[in-house]
Amino acid sequence: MPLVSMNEFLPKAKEKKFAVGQFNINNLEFVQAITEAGMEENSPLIFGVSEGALRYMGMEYTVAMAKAAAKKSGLPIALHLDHGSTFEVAMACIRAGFSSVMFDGSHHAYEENIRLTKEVVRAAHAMGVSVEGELGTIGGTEDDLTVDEEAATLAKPDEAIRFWEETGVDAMAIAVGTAHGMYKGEPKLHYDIIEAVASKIPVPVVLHGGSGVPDESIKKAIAAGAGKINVNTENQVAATAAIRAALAKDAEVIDPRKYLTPARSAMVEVVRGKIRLFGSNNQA
Ligand SMILES: O=C(O)C[C@@H](O)[C@H](O)C(=O)COP(=O)(O)O
Ligand SMILES: [Zn+2]
Repeated sequence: MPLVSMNEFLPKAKEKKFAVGQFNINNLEFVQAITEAGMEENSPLIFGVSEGALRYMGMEYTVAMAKAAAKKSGLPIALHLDHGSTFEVAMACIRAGFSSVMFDGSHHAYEENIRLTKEVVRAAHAMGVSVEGELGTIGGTEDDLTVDEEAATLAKPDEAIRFWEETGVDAMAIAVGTAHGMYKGEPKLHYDIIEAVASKIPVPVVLHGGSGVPDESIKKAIAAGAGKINVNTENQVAATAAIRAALAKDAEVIDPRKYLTPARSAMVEVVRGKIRLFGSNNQA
């Protein structure tokens, strides 16, 4: 199957109240692990690619790996730019074969965010590519950018609803109390904000910073209207722990396959668990 737009599966997720996981890819082992878990669980998948990961992997390798995963698995897979910062980077990704993009204008003033997001939506939709927009400031570290969790600002429901009405984005990321990276304490999610927005717009709310959020909180967020949930750090933590253990067990090891195989297996377990928790199993 070719790469697909998120509109192949997000409307169904919204209607049936499950969430599709965006699992960020950082190298081949991430792609393999996420695809393997998706195949085992028969789940739609979103490969998230941050600008930093794109620089690391290279555009051609990124698109080629995602296309190979979609072809091999037969699953509906969207290759999605994560936190795209400019119109230009979004267009470069679309030209190279991405089927979905996020334009993150949350660091701009509200009206400017709407204006810039609208430009991306107009161009992307003309090419059948889905778009995610963002409102509010999500705390923690995303790629190279760190936002103090105290300084993060929650989205205002009336602003989020008007943002959707003006832009027509296919998925609406709003700051509701989650943060990128692992949490120091337990995150306090604002389900009322998710509900207030999701009940008034026809597209799902997106939860960024899905790593380390307790299962019960995830279930409540999905019930309130979260239909796309982003996970990156938990896969990084699991993979790195497996590599550290493999190296500690055998100080002589030099063959990368010897430590990357357990890293990949650890990520399969993480992704399989998230797919089941999000309820996207058997929804491909
Ligand atoms: O940091 C990245 O490279 C990706 C994240 O911003 C992603 O969009 C996300 O929200 C995942 O959050 P995490 O699970 O807390 O890493
Ligand atoms: Zn994010």
